[in-house]
Amino acid sequence: MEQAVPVVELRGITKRFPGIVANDNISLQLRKGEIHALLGENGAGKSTLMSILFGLYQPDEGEIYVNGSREIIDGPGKAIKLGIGMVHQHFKLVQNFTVAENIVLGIEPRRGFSINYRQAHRKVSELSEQYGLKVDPKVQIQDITVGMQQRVEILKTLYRGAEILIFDEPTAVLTVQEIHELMQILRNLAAEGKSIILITHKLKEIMEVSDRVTVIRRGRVIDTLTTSETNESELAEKMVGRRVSFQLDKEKREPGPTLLQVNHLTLRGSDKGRNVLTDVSFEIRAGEIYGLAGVDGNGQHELVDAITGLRPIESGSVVLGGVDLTRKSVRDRMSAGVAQIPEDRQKQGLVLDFKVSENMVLTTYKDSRFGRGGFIDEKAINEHASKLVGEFDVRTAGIHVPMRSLSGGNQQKAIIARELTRDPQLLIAVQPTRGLDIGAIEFVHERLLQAKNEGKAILLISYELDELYKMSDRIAVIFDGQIMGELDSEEVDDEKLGLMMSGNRLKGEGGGAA
Ligand SMILES: Nc1ncnc2c1ncn2[C@@H]1O[C@H](COP(=O)(O)OP(=O)(O)OP(=O)(O)O)[C@@H](O)[C@H]1O
Repeated sequence: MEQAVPVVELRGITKRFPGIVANDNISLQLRKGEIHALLGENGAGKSTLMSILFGLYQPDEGEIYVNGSREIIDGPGKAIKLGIGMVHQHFKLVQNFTVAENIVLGIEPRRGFSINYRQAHRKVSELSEQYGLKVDPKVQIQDITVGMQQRVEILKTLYRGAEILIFDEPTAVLTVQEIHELMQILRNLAAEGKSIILITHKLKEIMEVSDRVTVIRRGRVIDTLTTSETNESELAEKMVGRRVSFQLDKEKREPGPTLLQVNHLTLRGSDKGRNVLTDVSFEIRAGEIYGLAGVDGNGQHELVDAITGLRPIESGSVVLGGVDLTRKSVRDRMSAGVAQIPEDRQKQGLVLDFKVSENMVLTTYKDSRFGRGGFIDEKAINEHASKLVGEFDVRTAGIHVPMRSLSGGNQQKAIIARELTRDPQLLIAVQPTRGLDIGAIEFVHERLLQAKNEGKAILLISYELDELYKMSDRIAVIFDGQIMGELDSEEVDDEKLGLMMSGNRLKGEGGGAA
């Protein structure tokens, strides 16, 4: 049978950056109406390849064909003209504009000199309906959820006539329910004839929604497989080049004395109206991982800020190893042994324009081992940075390149390396494996367990229930700034957690029933 011409064909694409070949002779075909997953380790070269297809980078070698004709894609404008749309991980929307205004921005339909918003609304509604996106064109971006904002980004590409849609890790920012809905949207798009490239680290999503999957490792294509003819283990093995164990040896051992005590913590919201945290109390013992489940936005961020000192505590207290931290500064708390793997690494954990080496000592540069009396021992810093890069397998062209040049997953590995090796008493890990490939996830999980076995207290905040089950000794649920209950990892199940996550208290914890 004769194969139809692929909508996109990449032939022998090579892209070099100083010290690294990000794409090494990559060839890939995207068929019309298919969902083609792109799987690869952190730093394998996926984003680079998609940036080339979207015209953000020029390849050093290779050719791109769109619907059979050779194209030079010298910028996003050209890509859009060719019907290629990209849904980025970090949205580019104007917060105080409406959905429709954002979608038509730059190509507004006009009547005379004025913008024809009626027409814009109508077209946005039609597109939203056609693909089952359920977006209201009249609401403002700042009033809608992250999941909805992502749909606005999808609509933006469709409004510009995209036939080929690139999704760069679209589920990393979504809740479980939103992921489910996005999968359906992807299916709808494909059913309507759109062709989709989906970058994701989540094997379950690939198995659920894709037609084919291309695996890349260290810049090269390893294989392109038909999804229905493969499985998660085979994909994992192809991706990292070795067998990956999905099991962890979580030793059952008696935890030590209480390290962290959070007592009756109450925090007011910024508008001074409602509480963002109400009477939150819990303890974490040495050698214990305390998991905190909950839908994003129920007080998790405020709780972390209150423990690390970024937000003043109005009532209640935070005590670590017997020392009251409630009125102490952020830096004093760090010295007292509080470490954090923050959720938004680009804003909180790293300075992207600083070198890798400088980022590796961002929270420890005042230590005497890195210099004394204003003198900075660069050699010691470089040695430390090189050691961490090696030990944690941070893929970088060197320790003197800016952090910005590392792939997202490798930036995350860098923070984890830095914070874990600070030897803290308390480690707060917020979504520590977000954006990491499965090999790296396995590694981070092992290191967290190691930290636990060394007697540290770990607060693990995650939206991935599987991760919480796998890692935690106890799991609590936060809802609307309150702890709904706490369960031993043995007694926990989806149903109990689900009920608590939607605002029901555990029996015996006061209030409603679960
Ligand atoms: N602008 C740049 N300058 C220098 N090096 C770069 C640049 N962009 C990417 N790289 C390097 O190219 C390699 C591939 O990076 P890329 O972002 O494509 O990986 P990725 O597969 O998308 O990774 P992740 O899953 O972690 O997002 C990495 O080693 C990265 O450090």
